[in-house]
Amino acid sequence: MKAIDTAIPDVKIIEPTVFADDRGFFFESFSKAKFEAAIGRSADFVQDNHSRSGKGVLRGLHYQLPPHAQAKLVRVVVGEVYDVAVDIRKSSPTFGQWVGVLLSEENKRQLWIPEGFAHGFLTLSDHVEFLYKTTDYYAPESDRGIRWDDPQIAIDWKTADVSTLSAKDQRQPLLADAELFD
Ligand SMILES: Cc1cn([C@H]2C[C@H](O)[C@@H](COP(=O)(O)OP(=O)(O)O[C@H]3O[C@H](C)C(=O)[C@H](O)[C@H]3O)O2)c(=O)[nH]c1=O
Repeated sequence: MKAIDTAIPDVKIIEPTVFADDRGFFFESFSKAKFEAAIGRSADFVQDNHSRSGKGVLRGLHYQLPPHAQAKLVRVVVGEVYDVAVDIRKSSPTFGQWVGVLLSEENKRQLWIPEGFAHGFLTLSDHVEFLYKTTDYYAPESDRGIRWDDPQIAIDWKTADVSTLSAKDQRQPLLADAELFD
């Protein structure tokens, strides 16, 4: 596997080594030692998550505040999404900037999103199965969000239609009004 830099240094695309043969394919979807060497830091995941969505579903932008901040390693095993991470560390030189990556069943790419980033994705296919690992447990009291269409962040969702948002995501605050990371 290899790590590919994005426009925000701490956010990395992880591309697995896929072994294809006449049966299909095999790849290591996660190997702690190889992953930590590729990102240059430790990552102790404690929780795996799995969500299913139809087309046009936008989940996000979400994060957990310290002391329950979560780093995430996300991937798609069915379908395709446009996956976005937003730097919400006020002291960061890339504060308020975002990166977007196509993650799909076909490209098998993963995205490493460290603590201090809001995360969300928009589904591009009729059926999406989204899997991810987190470095802290779910802590509802620390769960926060930011509006997916905040004009200050100005994410280009690739003109894909957003047809379904949770009630929570319909009322997320703007970046300017959100509790952020120092
Ligand atoms: C995140 C989470 C949720 N839940 C429960 C809480 C709700 O009753 C239900 C659905 O939760 P929610 O609507 O927050 O699910 P998503 O909108 O997919 O949230 C996720 O979406 C974006 C893409 C993220 O990066 C986060 O990991 C996560 O916030 O699952 C749990 O029991 N454990 C959990 O870890």
